[in-house]
Amino acid sequence: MSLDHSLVGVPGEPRERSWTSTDALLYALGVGAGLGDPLRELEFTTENSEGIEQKVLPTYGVVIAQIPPARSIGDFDRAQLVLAEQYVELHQPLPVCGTVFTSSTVTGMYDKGSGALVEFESVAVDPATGEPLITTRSGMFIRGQGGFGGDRGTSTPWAPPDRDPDHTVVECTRPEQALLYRLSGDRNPLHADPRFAARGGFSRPILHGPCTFGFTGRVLLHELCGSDPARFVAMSGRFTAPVVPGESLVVSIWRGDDGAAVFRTAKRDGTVVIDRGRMSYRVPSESPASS
Ligand SMILES: C/C=C/C(=O)SCCNC(=O)CCNC(=O)[C@H](O)C(C)(C)COP(=O)(O)OP(=O)(O)OC[C@H]1O[C@@H](n2cnc3c(N)ncnc32)[C@H](O)[C@@H]1OP(=O)(O)O
Repeated sequence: MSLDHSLVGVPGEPRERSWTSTDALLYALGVGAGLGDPLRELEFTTENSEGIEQKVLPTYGVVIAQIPPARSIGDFDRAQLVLAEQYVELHQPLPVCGTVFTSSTVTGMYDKGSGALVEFESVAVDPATGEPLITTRSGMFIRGQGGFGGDRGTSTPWAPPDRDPDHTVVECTRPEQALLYRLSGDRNPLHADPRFAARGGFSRPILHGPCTFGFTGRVLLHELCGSDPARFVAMSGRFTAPVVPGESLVVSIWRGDDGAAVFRTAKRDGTVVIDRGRMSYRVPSESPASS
């Protein structure tokens, strides 16, 4: 196969993307908000509950800042493409509705042997001020397309802390989860069409990586940020195995110092689906001692 290496480092033209309050609510349902207990996350799932102001889940930033590359990155079977890595950083909390201009750059193309790893960075800015709102980085793995003689990139081992996690939370995805999540914009048939999924070597359509990331991000938001999106700074992880809609996700979190934590997401049988998880968040300052 041929990857178009001339794309590396060349920023794409900014593209406009707008979202509405309804889009944000639909995304929240797509990543499991309200599942199990519809009264628990009303600030993310409703816009008109008495005394509750609508808020936006921080991982919606992944969707808002996602734009297709300006040119094709190469000629290969799209059924072999999987999301391998995701990073999202919010420079400000996401408004309930808005518009951004996003430019995306291919930052690297690596020969990983079993596949090619193509990395992207996107920056979404407020068109009125030019201020950055969201930065994302992602890695796409094109299976079976390594061995083209390119740079292998860096390789760093990872292991979770050698102690019990500080938090363990189980989230259940629904069998139709991917059908709901795709309505937020990612219509890749890998997540819905059994024939397309079979071409990619999967016995069933698999869940969108950003959906698994969003389920995990909700858990991190509630456990580490007191459910306050203004305290969410950045989150990243590496996708290590596919999730089939309907499977449960077990999120393990180890708190570090100064608003840092690491996490891992696994299935109930122990198969890790996101590793190398890192989260940074704002720790509320101590309230002044009363005199
Ligand atoms: C468009 C689609 C969107 C989606 O949402 S798809 C759903 C979400 N994504 C997934 O479900 C993907 C789950 N992950 C996997 O299936 C596998 O995991 C991979 C296919 C990505 C890789 O598996 P393998 O081919 O067996 O790779 P290896 O032999 O373990 O490693 C070969 C080299 O590749 C690096 N690598 C492996 N996984 C990743 C990853 N996820 N992100 C970045 N790099 C990866 C390793 O480190 C090593 O390279 P070094 O020898 O240089 O260290």
